[in-house]
Amino acid sequence: MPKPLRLGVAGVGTVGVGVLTMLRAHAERLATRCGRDVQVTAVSARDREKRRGVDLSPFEWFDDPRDLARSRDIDVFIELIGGAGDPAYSAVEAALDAGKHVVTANKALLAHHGVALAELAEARDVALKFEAAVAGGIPVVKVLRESLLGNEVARVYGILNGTSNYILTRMQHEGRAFDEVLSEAQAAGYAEADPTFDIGGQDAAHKLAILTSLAFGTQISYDSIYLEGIEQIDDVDIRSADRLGYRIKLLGVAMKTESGIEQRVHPTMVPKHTAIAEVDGVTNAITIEGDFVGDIMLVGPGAGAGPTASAVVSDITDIARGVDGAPFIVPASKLALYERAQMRAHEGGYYIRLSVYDRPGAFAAIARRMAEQEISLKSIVQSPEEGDVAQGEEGSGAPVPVVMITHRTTEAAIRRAFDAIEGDRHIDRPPKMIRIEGM
Ligand SMILES: NC(=O)C1=CN([C@@H]2O[C@H](COP(=O)(O)OP(=O)(O)OC[C@H]3O[C@@H](n4cnc5c(N)ncnc54)[C@H](OP(=O)(O)O)[C@@H]3O)[C@@H](O)[C@H]2O)C=CC1
Ligand SMILES: N[C@@H](CCO)C(=O)O
Repeated sequence: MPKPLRLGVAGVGTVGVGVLTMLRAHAERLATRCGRDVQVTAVSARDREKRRGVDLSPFEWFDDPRDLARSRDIDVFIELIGGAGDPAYSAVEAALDAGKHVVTANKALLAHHGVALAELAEARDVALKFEAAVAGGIPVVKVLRESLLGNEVARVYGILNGTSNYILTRMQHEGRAFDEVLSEAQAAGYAEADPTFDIGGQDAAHKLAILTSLAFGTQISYDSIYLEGIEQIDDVDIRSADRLGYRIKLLGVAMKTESGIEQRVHPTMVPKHTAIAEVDGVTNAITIEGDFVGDIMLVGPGAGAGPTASAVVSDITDIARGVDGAPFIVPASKLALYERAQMRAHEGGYYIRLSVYDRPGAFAAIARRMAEQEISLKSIVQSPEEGDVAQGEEGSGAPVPVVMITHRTTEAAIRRAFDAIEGDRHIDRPPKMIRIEGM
């Protein structure tokens, strides 16, 4: 039998413990399938005394993950620390530089340094693998790297953050408060160390940046992503969307347009009858539109110890079996420059919520401003909601909520209409808008 593959695991938190548990539970099965033993030899974390529910005594302990990365006694460095900066960055760099294969679940690191790290991995002829970095247990990286290679991709989109989907669906189905459900997601190990990355959309954007590169063969361009989180979504929007036949999801979307590639992460209304509208809780879903295959939808657990460990271990088995290739499919030097499509050119339908003073001429003025921008309205509902704004007597002048759904228009037209409506002073707060994604 060939020599065992020796692993050094840096980060023994939610995912690290999941990986150690899975490797131990399936040691024999993995040895048979890989044709060699896969053995953890060393670990690193911050606090050596911390109780973790796994026995770390068989492994050499490193206080500094960079020392583990350079250890002569490992073949693969498994980075499960997190964060785009140090020590994760310098440890991965040290491991690659020392000729070790690297497996990481760290999407922040890849979104910011993925191309440079891929260049280093290619130069040292070692693997840099990151299945767990996108959508937890869903094998979407493998699908893009291998199964769909013959296709030209037009759009890739989906629910890429389990925590925010967990929050939105608990708010939707149980009427629960935002903060309460966020605490639950944190307790379950779904959230990032800094949960503002989940609810602010940055975590989904990190994953989208990686997907865009794999789908379109471009350099990673995290800073080009248009970003909005779910912080501003309240129960009034969730109930309005429901009445109008929609669900609200935090989507990441990357698509080819005439002016470049659009990359955006924002709360999105999706029609209730679509499959993605039914994706609840920590589950993620990704649709890839290929020119020959058509639409492929991958659905599965997007976070948590078990699903993420499954993805990490899949990368380990690839290395053990000698399955390899450039990290981003083509050599890093051959990735095309990313051409950014301007968000103002984005086209689609829009949900708009205005808080309008209930006085003569107000609605007519708003309708006129929309018409000036050639925005055609599919529906308009004046619907006072308890707890949203004060409900006035008819025509009293008190603000009332007005919800509109537009037909397809441009972001630029919507922005111009909003500017004009705000200038008219018929509303008591800035307009609220949620994009509707065509399915
Ligand atoms: N949780 C999830 O569901 C998923 C997470 N990921 C990604 O996996 C990675 C790990 O996430 P997760 O397991 O949840 O994170 P945790 O916070 O649970 O674990 C992080 C681990 O890294 C160690 N660590 C942190 N800082 C340092 C440091 N400066 N030096 C040495 N060790 C350090 C911690 O040590 P100690 O325990 O001693 O504090 C801990 O063991 C992240 O990149 C995350 O984005 C990807 C997919 C899903
Ligand atoms: N915090 C992330 C973990 C998985 O990447 C999420 O909630 O999706």
